[in-house]
Amino acid sequence: MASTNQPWSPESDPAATSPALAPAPAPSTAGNLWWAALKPPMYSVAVMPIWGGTALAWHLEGTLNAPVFATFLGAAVLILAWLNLTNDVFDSETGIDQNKHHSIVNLTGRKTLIFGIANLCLGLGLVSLAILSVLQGNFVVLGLVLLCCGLGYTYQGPPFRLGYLGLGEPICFVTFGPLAVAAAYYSQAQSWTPLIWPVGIIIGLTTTLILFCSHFHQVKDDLAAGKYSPIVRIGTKTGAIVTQIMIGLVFGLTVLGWGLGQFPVTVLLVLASLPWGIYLGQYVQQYYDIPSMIQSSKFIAVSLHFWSGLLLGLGWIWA
Ligand SMILES: C/C(=C\COP(=O)(O)OP(=O)(O)O)CCC[C@H](C)CCC[C@H](C)CCCC(C)C
Ligand SMILES: O=C(O)C1=CC(=O)c2ccccc2C1=O
Repeated sequence: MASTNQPWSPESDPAATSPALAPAPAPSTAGNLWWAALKPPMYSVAVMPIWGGTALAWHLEGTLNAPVFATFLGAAVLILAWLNLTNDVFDSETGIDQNKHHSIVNLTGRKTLIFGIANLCLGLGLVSLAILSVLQGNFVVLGLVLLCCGLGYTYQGPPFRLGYLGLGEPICFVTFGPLAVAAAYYSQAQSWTPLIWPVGIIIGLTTTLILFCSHFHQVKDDLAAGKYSPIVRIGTKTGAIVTQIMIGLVFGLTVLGWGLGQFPVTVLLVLASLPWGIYLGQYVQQYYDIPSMIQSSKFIAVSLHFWSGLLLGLGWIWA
């Protein structure tokens, strides 16, 4: 993926004179580049749907199968590693990442090795889920996760590269939301509940916010590489409004679920993450047009996703 990645400087950044909401920019040390390449905080996107689906099953079934939960978590993390490593590999082939210093391929110069490690991660993740499916006597979980991986591949891999058409966000919503939550729920309960939908939609929305916000600062490079992300298509100003609508939907759906008697009152715990939602909404409003500032919106979205997801699961378990 493209990235502007010029070093930040007060002279080149109009927001630097009044950074009311701005996190401090980090200097580009080797350690920071590796941190940005491996992106440990991003792995919460793999954890939350498994956590949410498992917490829902725990609430409805009254039991937790800890080995199944641990196996699914490990597999989800391995699959996310595959997704991110292959993202850098495939992006290195289109040239869109040539300015992205924290691309793992640019950092190591070992594309084939990275591709091998990525596929090993995918293989290990899928084999552990296959063993789980054999032990459980059905292949529902493996089938759902295979579907997620297939859709994830179409986002970035040849010949599809659907992310370049702006289809990444819908794919992200469906896979990290309803599909992953359904798989996690089924792995615990071996049955279905309509509650998978609202839980999946809430987690899918916060995960998609991360991807959506990650595209704000890349409009110029994405356009140059022919990548029509949703932000490229609608513009950053409308993008800020769409971000706020998505945040509103996350909290609105939570309150609606409780108001309609579908969610226990404890699920309103999610509202404790509202400050992150307000912060993100204000931040995109203030900085949508300043690439060096708006790139931090992705990390605010990661915090919103983490806290809302954690509290959502706790809300179900507490009930
Ligand atoms: C790799 C992803 C985004 C990075 O995209 P981009 O190229 O714009 O960014 P860079 O600047 O970092 O290059 C995420 C894409 C998500 C994808 C649309 C859907 C993936 C589905 C997963 C395989 C689902 C895994 C579910 C699991 C938890 C069971
Ligand atoms: O590197 C990124 O920008 C992202 C990586 C990633 O795995 C992910 C997963 C789900 C939603 C968004 C993202 C990213 O933005």
